[in-house]
Amino acid sequence: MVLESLGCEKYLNEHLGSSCYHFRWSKYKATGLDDREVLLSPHTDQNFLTILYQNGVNGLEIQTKNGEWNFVQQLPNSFIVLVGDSFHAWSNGRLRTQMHRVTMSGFATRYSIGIFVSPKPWYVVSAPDEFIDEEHPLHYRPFEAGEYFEYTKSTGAQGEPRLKSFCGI
Ligand SMILES: O=C(O)CCC(=O)C(=O)O
Ligand SMILES: [Fe+2]
Repeated sequence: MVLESLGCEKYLNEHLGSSCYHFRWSKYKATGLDDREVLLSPHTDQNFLTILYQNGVNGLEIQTKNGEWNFVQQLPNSFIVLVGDSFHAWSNGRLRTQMHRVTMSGFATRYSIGIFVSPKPWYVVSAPDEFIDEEHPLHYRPFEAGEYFEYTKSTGAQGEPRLKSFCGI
């Protein structure tokens, strides 16, 4: 669907063949506090896409461009989809990687399940020609996903600044 919205369905097979999928089930214990506490620090995911489902207890927050944190209100029978750094780089910045965190308060425990779609380590993340023109020059040099994943361990930066310091042009 995302590739379709970019008019790039032709890359679907390439992505399917070069992606791996991790499943994570997370439990965020009720804090019993009135004030919200940060249980998962602000970060961007390094991967292509993260697909999340939660048990009706809000907690995931996305940072807006002006730095505010907004709760993600999950609609019934829907999934939350987050764009990761690799997809941001592949789309030459058209898809925005999203800074997010989890905060909790009160007495309800939150459960989330996530499917993390990541490029295989050998996959070279390289923006296709469709995304590059005079108005949109290439932002990131092509890179091997595995090298970027290693790099993320050595820096506290997240998202666009992390990509820029790794492979920015
Ligand atoms: O549990 C959530 O809603 C978010 C989890 C998350 O951001 C992550 O595991 O990277
Ligand atoms: Fe995340």
